[in-house]
Amino acid sequence: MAQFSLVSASVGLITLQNPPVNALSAVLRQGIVDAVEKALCDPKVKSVVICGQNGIFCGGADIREFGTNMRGPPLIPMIHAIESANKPMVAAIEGSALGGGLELALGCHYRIAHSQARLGLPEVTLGLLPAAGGSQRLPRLIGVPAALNLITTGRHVTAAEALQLGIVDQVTDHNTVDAAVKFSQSVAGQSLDGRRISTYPCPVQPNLDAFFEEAMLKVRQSARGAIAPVACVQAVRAAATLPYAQGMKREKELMATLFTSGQARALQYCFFAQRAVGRWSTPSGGRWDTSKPRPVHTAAVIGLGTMGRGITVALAQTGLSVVAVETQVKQLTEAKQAVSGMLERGATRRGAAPTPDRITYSENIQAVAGADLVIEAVFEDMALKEKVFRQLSDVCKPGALLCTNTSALDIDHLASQTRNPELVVGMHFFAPAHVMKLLEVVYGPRSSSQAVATAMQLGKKMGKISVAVGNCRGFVGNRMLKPYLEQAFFLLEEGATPELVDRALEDFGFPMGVFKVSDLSGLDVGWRVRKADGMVESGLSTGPSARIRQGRRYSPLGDLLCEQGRFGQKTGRGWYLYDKPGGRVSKSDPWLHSFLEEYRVQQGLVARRVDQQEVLERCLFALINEGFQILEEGIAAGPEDIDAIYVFGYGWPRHRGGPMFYAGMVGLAKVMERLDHYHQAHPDEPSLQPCSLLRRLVASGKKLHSQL
Ligand SMILES: CCCCCC/C=C/CC(=O)SCCNC(=O)CCNC(=O)[C@H](O)C(C)(C)COP(=O)(O)OP(=O)(O)OC[C@H]1O[C@@H](n2cnc3c(N)ncnc32)[C@H](O)[C@@H]1OP(=O)(O)O
Repeated sequence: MAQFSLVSASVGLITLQNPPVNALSAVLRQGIVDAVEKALCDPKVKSVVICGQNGIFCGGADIREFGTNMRGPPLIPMIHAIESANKPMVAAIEGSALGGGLELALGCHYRIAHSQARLGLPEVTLGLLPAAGGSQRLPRLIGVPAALNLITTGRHVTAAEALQLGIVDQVTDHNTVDAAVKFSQSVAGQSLDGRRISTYPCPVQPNLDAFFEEAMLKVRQSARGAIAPVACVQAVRAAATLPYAQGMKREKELMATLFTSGQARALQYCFFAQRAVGRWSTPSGGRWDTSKPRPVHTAAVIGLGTMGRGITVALAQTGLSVVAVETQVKQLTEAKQAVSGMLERGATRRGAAPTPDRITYSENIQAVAGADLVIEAVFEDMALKEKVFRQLSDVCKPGALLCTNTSALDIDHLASQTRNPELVVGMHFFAPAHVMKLLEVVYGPRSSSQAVATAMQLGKKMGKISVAVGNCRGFVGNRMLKPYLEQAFFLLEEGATPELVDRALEDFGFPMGVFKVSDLSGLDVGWRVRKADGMVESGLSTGPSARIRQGRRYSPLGDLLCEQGRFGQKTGRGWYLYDKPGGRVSKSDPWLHSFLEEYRVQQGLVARRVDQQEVLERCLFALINEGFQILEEGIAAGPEDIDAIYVFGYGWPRHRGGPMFYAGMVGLAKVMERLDHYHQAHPDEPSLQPCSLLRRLVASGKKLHSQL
């Protein structure tokens, strides 16, 4: 797994061979130890180059080995042996040098990188810290602030940035191994005393205590309960304050607390779940590995409101030709400006040249005639969408894929408006569409597997995490949101405040509680949907029957706020108060608290004390229960699909692995017991009744996730 060869008569070349990413498995580590020993013992070898096969240096430790009984030589002594070598060791970095891969390179005396290479210590994203000396060597090499930034964020840097920071010694556009071999020959025989990073003093950081206090405060705020970023700060502080050997001891202690933590398991699960969703399958037998996507050269977007503009930007950034259609002239003019602005800002952020303008704008739907794929993003109104799909069916060329960005409506019904229902799928983007990572690709009973494959591939090209899901009201994400929101409303009726509910959810790790999100996205959005569903009665009637609609408990609180013109941030008032319409900083609103009190009196409800635990159990377990129902119906192919949707689209804290993984961590029996408990207290709330899949799993003692 690590091949040793002699090149250019005096250079020992060690090639890491563990496809696909040369992860440092036990076998590879043994191979490296053996190859290094061979190189050091061979008198012909004057210098050594370490590289990886297939254009990638090393993707780090083998994550699949974590949680198993790890065998083979440990990384730390292996890297130490490389650093202590008395022959120059040069890392030739192509593709990626990540985690343990970069730590291995930091053990080398020199690092040469290809200009397209990426380097980083992403351990924090897996709930760990760089514990093979990375947290101690990197600050010594590039200074405390830069190392702290890389280690606490896990971000990957380009070769150019790595050169600027001093992580690599040289960047080449040519053959990296050839460059490294030549370089190693040029330094053969020179003293290595100044090249062993572990012997460097850590660059002095002025106002050390204040610097780390501030850093810790920032990290704790953004970590939202994740423990690894905090441990990363502590490890870098050890590098800045302790001799290397003691720093290594501290690194080891900190890693020990992380390595077996539930958060690390959850984050590593997310890593694999993100990749697993690409291997989609549908109940009708469509599969990722047997369905060939159609080529897409030109894509079209219909409707240039907020979503349509974001989708246009996301498509344009992939390099496709885009036809953007908006029938209202004023909206079209505004959209052109907004899209150019977003493209420019995106390019500046990426440090790239602006995407060449390959967008054609039109007021006429006929302009999409040549498109290979069309994404409809008009107002969320079935009659309007039906009309657009009928038009598209007439206008588009044969074989063109027709997609809808609806967030809840029936894909199959839209397909029935067209001549080729097999070419219709949902592409449900999340706002802002050019930023948010998640894409739900929704297949109806008649969607062809080729149509699903095409939408999935386009999503991947746009850099999205695309999840294939079945057709039902709200698909996966929004369908699960409904019982979550419903419980939050019921809790207000029973005595909670928006502040209490939001604090519980934010302490759990969500970036925003449910009421703040509702204010941000606009209370009128849900109001419109509830009106269309016949749930809304204007004004407030009293008595228990006023709060029963369609046979189940219903809270009209959101409707009552909308009737008062309180739509959230856009009107400056919603569940919270804002300093002006469009304001973003929420304040408690005394009016809202009086309103809730009056409402309870009118309805004969007696407020009781609601605690954070009840908020979490009622809101999250109801959402999870819907997830089990979705699995049972085959709307999602597996728990990874649901978890990826929630982590990448709904702010579910990644260190808790997604709702289904979290249910497994809590214990399915406990989730069921609590749901049963709440359902007994609230028999008119069907979302609290454990679904049959959950009951069966608990009865059989089976788990949903093999990792648990
Ligand atoms: C108690 C002390 C113990 C000390 C332990 C020492 C700890 C060291 C810390 C580490 O090194 S942790 C690992 C850090 N590395 C990473 O986080 C990198 C993870 N990988 C990536 O970011 C990407 O895979 C890549 C390397 C940039 C390549 O991206 P690409 O898009 O080309 O391919 P993928 O689809 O992502 O991956 C292909 C395939 O490979 C699997 N894989 C990737 N990296 C690893 C890995 N480090 N270990 C195991 N498997 C890995 C990935 O899962 C894909 O396979 P799948 O079957 O499709 O899931």
